[in-house]
Amino acid sequence: MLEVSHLRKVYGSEETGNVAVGDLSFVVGEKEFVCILGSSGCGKTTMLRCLSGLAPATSGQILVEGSPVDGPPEDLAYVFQDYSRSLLPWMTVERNVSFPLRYKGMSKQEAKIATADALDAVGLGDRTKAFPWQLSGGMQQRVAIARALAYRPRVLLMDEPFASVDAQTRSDLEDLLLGIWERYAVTIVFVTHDIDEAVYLADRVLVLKAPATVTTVADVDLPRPRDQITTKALPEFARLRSELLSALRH
Ligand SMILES: Nc1ncnc2c1ncn2[C@@H]1O[C@H](COP(=O)(O)OP(=O)(O)OP(=O)(O)O)[C@@H](O)[C@H]1O
Repeated sequence: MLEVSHLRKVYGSEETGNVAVGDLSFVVGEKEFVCILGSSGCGKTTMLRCLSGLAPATSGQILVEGSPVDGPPEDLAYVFQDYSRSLLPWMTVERNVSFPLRYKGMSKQEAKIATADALDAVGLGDRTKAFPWQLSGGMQQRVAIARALAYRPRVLLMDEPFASVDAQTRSDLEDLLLGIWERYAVTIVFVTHDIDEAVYLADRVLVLKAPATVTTVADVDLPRPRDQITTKALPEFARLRSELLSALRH
């Protein structure tokens, strides 16, 4: 589904520039949920920008379903950390979700159905006429997720999407995302700083060190469906958490 081989990204020239991604290779399978952990500044956002075609790679190759990425791929959507900057304040919730769909070539009717379906999936079917600034932070991030879902992506890239909300909202959003992932059968690459979040959500966790290179790969074999209380109480959860903590510290 998604293949990254020897990705390298230097901001500026190779000799004097800033190496953000060193040598990154990994494969994400269809419908897999992969979380990426790494210290601040190790190149996670830059990696996502290259995967999404928003930034050109300096060298290496990225394939989405076998096709090289040389611009934003059709079947890919991106959810940013900062929902307050990704939603347009002068558009209603409904318009924020529906406006990118015409660029995908959906008819008005198809866009209407996809928008209503995505807003229902994130539990905001009754707030379609509200403006983003009338909603809480967690609700605004749900609108951003709905916008990505309505686009019917095969691959969803998420950059610390729950970092700016409180702990209770964050765990609610994690569970919402797991439900959506199962329902929409989408492939997810999710960047986070939070080890517990990575283990709770993922099929597999990759740990990066600067400049972005994979140092550790942990398979997460915790049973699904997962639950915030019982999954996190499992001995395997604690084992994975300490394995990843020590990988990050090294
Ligand atoms: N547009 C840019 N021009 C030059 N250097 C950049 C640019 N964007 C990022 N960098 C540099 O690339 C490196 C990786 O940054 P990036 O934002 O990808 O890291 P990150 O792991 O996502 O960080 P964080 O976890 O703090 O968000 C950093 O040294 C950063 O200063």
